[in-house]
Amino acid sequence: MVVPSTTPARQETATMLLPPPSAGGGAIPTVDMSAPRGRGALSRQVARACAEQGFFRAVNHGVPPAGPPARLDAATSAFFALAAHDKQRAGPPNPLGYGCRSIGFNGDVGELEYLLLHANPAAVAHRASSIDTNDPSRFSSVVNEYVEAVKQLACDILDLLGEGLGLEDPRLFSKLITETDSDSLLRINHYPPSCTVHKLDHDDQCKLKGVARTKAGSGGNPAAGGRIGFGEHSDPQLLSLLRANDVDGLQVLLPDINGKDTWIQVPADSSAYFINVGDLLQALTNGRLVSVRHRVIASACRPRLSTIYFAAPPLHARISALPEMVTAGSPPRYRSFTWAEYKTAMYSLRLSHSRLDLFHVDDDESGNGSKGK
Ligand SMILES: C=C1C[C@]23C[C@@]1(O)CC[C@H]2[C@@]12CC[C@H](O)[C@@](C)(C(=O)O1)[C@H]2[C@@H]3C(=O)O
Ligand SMILES: O=C(O)CCC(=O)C(=O)O
Ligand SMILES: [Fe+2]
Repeated sequence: MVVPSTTPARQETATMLLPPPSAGGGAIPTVDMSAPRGRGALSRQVARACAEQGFFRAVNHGVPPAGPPARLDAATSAFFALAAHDKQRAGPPNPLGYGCRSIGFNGDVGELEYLLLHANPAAVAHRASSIDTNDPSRFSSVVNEYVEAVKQLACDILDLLGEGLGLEDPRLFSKLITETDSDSLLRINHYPPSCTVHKLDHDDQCKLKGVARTKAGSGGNPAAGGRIGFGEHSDPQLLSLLRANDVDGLQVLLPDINGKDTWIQVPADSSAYFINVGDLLQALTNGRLVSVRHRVIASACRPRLSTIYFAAPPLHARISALPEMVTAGSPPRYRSFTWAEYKTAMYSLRLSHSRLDLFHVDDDESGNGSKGK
């Protein structure tokens, strides 16, 4: 069984720069998915990382970089290279589609443009006609083959988690995302290089004026002064699988040895998948697994291209703590809700809101007032 997660009162400190992965990776666990020490050890390692950090780097994951990932990168890079008015055909995001700078419906902005797609093939085909007007079926097949590959990896990880947590049905998590009406999403984020922001302004590619900068006292690193590419948040779904090019920017909020929350810079590794626990897994495991807060700070002189698969259940799926996760000493933390109910709440909230708190059994009436709103 994995180490139970505790959530001590946390304070933030400045961003900590970690050595590159080859030098050990610091606080970020690396999991070799080829299971060199056997499946039992692998499942315990995955469960431990998801309980302690809610985040890990998966290597030897079985998705060949030159295959579906390379083909998707080529297709999405070609889209982002189009003129602004051509890209706008696939927008505005409702919430799906092409978006530029604006994130969600409640005033969040970041220094990026993106494509947000429903992962189901029919939805991809529908969207493809406004994304690749020359060859929409080619775009659809590139997206679909990527989704199939990454969904398989998501299922492998969820099954390992089920085993590592000692669930009665270890496949329970993966079954949620293989339902035909699963609500999983694919997001492709394109962060323009910091040093060409003025050129972008001039070209009116995507209005990047009044850029948000990280500030001292708000969890940022005053020394770095980077611009916010994608603001602090947790992912609402079950599990997110992120792959990016070799440009840094992703940071995760993890407690240091004194329990103080610290922004950890995640060194880029284009051959790896970065896996993070979402709010739904935290709720299903009654807080045993933690939904990690993360953000992207834009400071590089090269564009960052990231692709994230958000593994989600069907809208009607009911989320409540699994019986194995509830004990006399660990009573249910969250009230039961459907994914549809959770989505309605999340779309009414700002990006940084700790929305799971709204479903906390003690917090039903009060909401979370203090964070992000
Ligand atoms: C501000 C928002 C954007 C978001 C929906 C929300 O109201 C709050 C959660 C946000 C988030 C974060 C993770 C994913 O990127 C995302 C697609 C998701 O499911 O939740 C985004 C939403 C979005 O961009 O539509
Ligand atoms: O683009 C990235 O690297 C991360 C973005 C992210 O966290 C998200 O889209 O939810
Ligand atoms: Fe995210």
